Amino acid sequence: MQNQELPCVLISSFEGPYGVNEDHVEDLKKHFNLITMQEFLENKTHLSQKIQAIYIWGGKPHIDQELLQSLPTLKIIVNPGAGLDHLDLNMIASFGVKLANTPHAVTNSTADMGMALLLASARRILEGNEIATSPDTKHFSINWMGQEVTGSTLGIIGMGNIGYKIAQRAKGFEMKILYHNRNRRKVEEEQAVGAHYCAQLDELLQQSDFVMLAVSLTPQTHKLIGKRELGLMKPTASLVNIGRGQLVDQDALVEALQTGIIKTAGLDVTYPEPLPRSHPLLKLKNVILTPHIGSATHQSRRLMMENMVESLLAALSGLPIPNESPLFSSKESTVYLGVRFSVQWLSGKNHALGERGRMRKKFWYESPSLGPHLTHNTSSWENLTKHTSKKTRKEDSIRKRALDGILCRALSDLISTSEVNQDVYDLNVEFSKVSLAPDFSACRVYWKTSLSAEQNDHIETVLRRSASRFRHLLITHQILRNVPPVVFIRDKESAAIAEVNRLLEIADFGPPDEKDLTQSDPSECKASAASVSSHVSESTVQPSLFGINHEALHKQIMEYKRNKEKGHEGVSIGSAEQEREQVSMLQKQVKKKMKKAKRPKDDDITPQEYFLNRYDNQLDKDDTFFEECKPEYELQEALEKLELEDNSICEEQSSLTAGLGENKLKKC
Ligand SMILES: O=C(O)C(=O)CO
Repeated sequence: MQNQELPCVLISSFEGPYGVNEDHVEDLKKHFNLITMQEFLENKTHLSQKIQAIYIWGGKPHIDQELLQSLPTLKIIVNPGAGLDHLDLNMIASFGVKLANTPHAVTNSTADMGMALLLASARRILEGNEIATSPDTKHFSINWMGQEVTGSTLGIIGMGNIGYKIAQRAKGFEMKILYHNRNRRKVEEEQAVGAHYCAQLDELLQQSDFVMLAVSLTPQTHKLIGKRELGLMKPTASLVNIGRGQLVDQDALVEALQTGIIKTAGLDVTYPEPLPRSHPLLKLKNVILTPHIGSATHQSRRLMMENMVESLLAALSGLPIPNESPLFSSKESTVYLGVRFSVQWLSGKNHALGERGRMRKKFWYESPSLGPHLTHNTSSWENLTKHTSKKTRKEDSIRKRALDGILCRALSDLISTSEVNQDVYDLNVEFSKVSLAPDFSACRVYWKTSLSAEQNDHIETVLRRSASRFRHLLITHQILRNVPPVVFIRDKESAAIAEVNRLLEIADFGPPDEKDLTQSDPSECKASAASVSSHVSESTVQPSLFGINHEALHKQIMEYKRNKEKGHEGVSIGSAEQEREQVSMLQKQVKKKMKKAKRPKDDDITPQEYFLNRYDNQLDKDDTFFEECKPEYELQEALEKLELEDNSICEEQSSLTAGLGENKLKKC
């Protein structure tokens, strides 16, 4: 019995070759009301208004114009795997429907498959198996041989994430690695696997003992390997294809294998799939064929399903969609992307922390499950980024603060390498702080904006696109068991402060006012007057340096200073500070006493104790840990202090920035 409240998702069927994997059905049913194609066709009038998403599995349901026209409330199509060549992206875009796939879930399994075919074809594993198992075999020939893999040359065509994973594996076989890709990888990445870039495909083909196709099918890569290219390969070479059948001119390949132009081929993909039973490729001894099983491991297929569910839930809740495919035409699509990752909350199993997850006790680092939260709340981007009430339990506020620190450090580590992806690494962006929503519904990551609006837009797009990858790395690296959706927010405040500081450094304040001169040491006055006059003459040369109205700015600064002084009149700074210190000391003592009194008597370690023990243990080792793990009262105070500082910075900024001409620093 389906839950009618859940969003309706169209699937092909529950059975048959294109049916949803039976191990996944229960997980899917937790979140969606699954409607099979047959149910839809039988009750089209009613269901067409209800179906919000299509879940493709095994290439079905087939997406065409007729189907899209009959689903007016369709929001998203999710597709398993990396390749999108079977979908008409322009048509999907024209219906205003979003698309997401699962490139990261298939990376390792497909790279493994590439290596399996490479090894099997080099060492003639299938033929060997036949000899070993044939009833006619009487002896094993000493002269039956294959090609050595160790130390040979591998040419990878398509150095996306799958290609790169293959290179990592090949390095273990001490292979010399050549690669051809639309874009050259970073030198450090090349060095890490010992790969050499071949700008010319021909060069790679001529030098390689194994040619591995790990590129996606686009009009540019269609029949990339034809008669001419096969002719460039060594007669001892092997061609491995884990991309798509149509990357190769299959007739030319048959001929090359029959006539000894190349030695062997390992093909996980052909066209069509499966090949007609009379196809010559099926008769060749020097070919290993597998039925397009690059991603066919239990682990990958589960990750694919989990990624698809995550995209569906996000799309249906109006959140940024993880792994959303930009709906440009396939002409521009690029090589495979991705590294595997998992969704912990979906299955409810604790992969990251193993045994601990199965224990009854609730740990301090556990956060609420996000499944129902995402499914039932109509939360939006705005809700996730909005500041929530500060009225949280004390225990939560300590926990939140500690988690913020841990997450901030982990996220900063992540952007300093290309682990998230190359685009993120290239941004060179810095995170200024992380703030978990008090109800753990979002992990808000503030990033320091750059000076150009164009750059900021680019950074924002790349970060948003990679948000789910950040989240999954945090989970798989066991930073936290459960990380809420990561949302990236421009830290305008830090940018504004940086800009004001920068401008103050270069600003020409003009001559000091009379008051300043009378108050200072006369000798300093002379010196400063001299320097001022030299500045003045400079400023007369460039009166609107950096687009700033210096005269107006100067007036505002002086007025601000006067107001500040007026505000402090009659108050001795020293005594005010002393008073503040005394109050804060008293507060600390009271809070310490209250904390002692509240300490529970049982042996069960409390979150605070766990946290404080860790804090004590780490104290000597790691100074920064101290910052992240301040005890509650210190944290509370720090928060209050920050708020006060924030307010005064805001006031200062708004009074200063009004005069900054075209620099548009209107808000803090
Ligand atoms: O992800 C894909 O597109 C695959 O074909 C994996 O084998």
